[in-house]
Amino acid sequence: MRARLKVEAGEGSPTLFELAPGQPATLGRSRDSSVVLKDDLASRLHAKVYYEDGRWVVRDFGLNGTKVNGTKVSGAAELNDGSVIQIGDAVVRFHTVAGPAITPPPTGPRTNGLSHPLSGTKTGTDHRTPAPSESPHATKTGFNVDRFAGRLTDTEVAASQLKVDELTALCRFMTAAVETKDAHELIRLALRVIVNQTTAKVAGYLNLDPNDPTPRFILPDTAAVDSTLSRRLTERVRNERKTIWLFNDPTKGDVRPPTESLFAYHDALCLPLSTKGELYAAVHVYRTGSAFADRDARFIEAVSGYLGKSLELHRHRRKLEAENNRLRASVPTADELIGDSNAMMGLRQQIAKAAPLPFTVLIHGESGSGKELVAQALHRQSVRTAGPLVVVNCAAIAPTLLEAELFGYRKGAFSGADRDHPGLFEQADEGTLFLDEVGELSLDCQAKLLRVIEGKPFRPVGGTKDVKVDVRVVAATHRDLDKEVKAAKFRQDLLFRLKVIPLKVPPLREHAEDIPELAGFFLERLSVQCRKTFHLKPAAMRKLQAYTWPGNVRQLRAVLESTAVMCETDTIDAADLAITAITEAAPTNGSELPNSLSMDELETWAIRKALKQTSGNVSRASQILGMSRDTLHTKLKKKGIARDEATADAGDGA
Ligand SMILES: Nc1ncnc2c1ncn2[C@@H]1O[C@H](COP(=O)(O)OP(=O)(O)OP(=O)(O)O)[C@@H](O)[C@H]1O
Repeated sequence: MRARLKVEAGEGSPTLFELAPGQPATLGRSRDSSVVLKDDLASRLHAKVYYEDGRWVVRDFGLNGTKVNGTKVSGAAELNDGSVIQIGDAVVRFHTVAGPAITPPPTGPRTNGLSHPLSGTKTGTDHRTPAPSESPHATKTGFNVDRFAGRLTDTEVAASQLKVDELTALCRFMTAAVETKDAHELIRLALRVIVNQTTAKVAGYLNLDPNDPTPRFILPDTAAVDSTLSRRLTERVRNERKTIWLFNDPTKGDVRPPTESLFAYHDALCLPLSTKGELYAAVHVYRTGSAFADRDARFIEAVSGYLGKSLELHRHRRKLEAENNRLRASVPTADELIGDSNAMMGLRQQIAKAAPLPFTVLIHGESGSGKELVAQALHRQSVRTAGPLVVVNCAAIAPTLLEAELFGYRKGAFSGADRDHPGLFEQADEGTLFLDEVGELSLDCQAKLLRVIEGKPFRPVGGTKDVKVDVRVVAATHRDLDKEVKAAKFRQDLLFRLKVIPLKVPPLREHAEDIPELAGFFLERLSVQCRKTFHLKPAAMRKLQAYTWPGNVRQLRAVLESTAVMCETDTIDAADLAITAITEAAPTNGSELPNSLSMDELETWAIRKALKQTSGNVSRASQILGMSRDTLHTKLKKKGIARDEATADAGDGA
């Protein structure tokens, strides 16, 4: 049922206004009114004309009243063809118009998940499925076939689907939401997008979680939250846990009479935000002038939905960060050498002497004995402590790549070099470069390294200019480099340069008195990580101290870690310690080894033994040996040990 309003006297614009069910018209002084009346006796929102229960009605909201056909309206009055509405000096005539409505009202079951406000028994006329005679899609010969079949017509699809600019706005919001670190900023962003895209008058975010200190937000900033957002709508969302779409008539159903906060608006949407079934906020969006279109509602729902998910992620991230900080604060870090034995005290004194000096240091010690910790201590106690400490394991980088890694390369130096790459020396400028396993360097690389250590510039691979850096080199090895020099595998001049200050890190078996302190330290750390409190029984401690630890402190740590993981209780007994197998296989004291074995040969022996015991399983063997899988693989390659060969070879000799 179409109709129109015509301004016949007084100042009102537009002078002709088309009405359609589902699209109410407002009359008043506000510039947002459908018909703006320039009359001093007119209120901002003075009256509203709408279609309800098969008839057109005018409702009076004005301070100075509204007349219909000369009679003052009390509440609302029905309008018939030719009725005259009088507001102040303005005269507006109401006409019904034959034919279908210009804009179809929302009809049929909605698929967008939005509920309508009057979900009780009193369903609003605007939302019901129209009687066939009212259907805007009825044709002279019958009903539109698509509608009859329950499908949406093109017009309806066009009215409800998001269009390109809405989708673009949605995508922009999603992108910005991902980048926004601040939850409050995210909320403001969502409200801004909603207001801009749907020309809503007000958009607000109301926090409903008493445990969350997030304040309320409302756009535009000039509005006051408490006075503007409808408490009644919030309550309905809280109770019904679904979107409430007030859809153009605040006087219907259980919101009658209209709440003050909604008085000035033509339509309102209120959407719940919840996580795991718990409601934590409501988004309010109000509009003047006309009701929200289906598309607007969909858009608001999409933005609110994404806002809800993003806020959930923000909360989750904050929780993780807090947990991370807690763990960081409580986990003891092994950046200090632990142990008060004479051997460790002596080592600490040497570090303190060597650290402030500008000379190169060569640290010698078995694998896992703590050489990297010594290098860290040297850097920390040096004048370069504010500069970088760059660590490189020379054994872990393929010899062909080592030069490029150490000295860098320039774009185009080789295929795949698509940009300049600063080498580790450049990265360590004004700091310390720790070259672990320096004995593994190729002779070529040794020559280049010598030049840099002598203070000469070097040239990156494929470069045309030399680079000079200010780097202190600290090197480490488990090899006997004097022997390597004799075997022509290591340059003597480089060795002289490296061991200006030689430091020796003792193997764990030489400072076994530190085992209780070390074990206590590692168990304390494990207790925090596993949220248990681990203890060692005296028998377990005796077993740890009796063992020879070929993998040194690293192995001690690995054994305690795997024991803690496997242990059913938090009290560790001797039988729980996963060192039985190696204890049986390994020498229990030095005398069981042939006197002629060098450290390198001892290592080879231990690797073969571990592989044999684990039937060639590198992961388990590396655990027994207290070294990483990668390191064990590198060592196997270097020593030319095949896994199956070690398995087959039962011999204990090197
Ligand atoms: N004295 C110590 N106090 C505390 N932790 C130690 C000590 N010595 C070694 N560790 C720990 O043992 C592990 C191995 O130490 P590190 O990497 O320094 O040994 P490494 O001699 O450099 O071994 P590799 O030669 O195989 O690289 C690390 O987890 C380290 O924190």
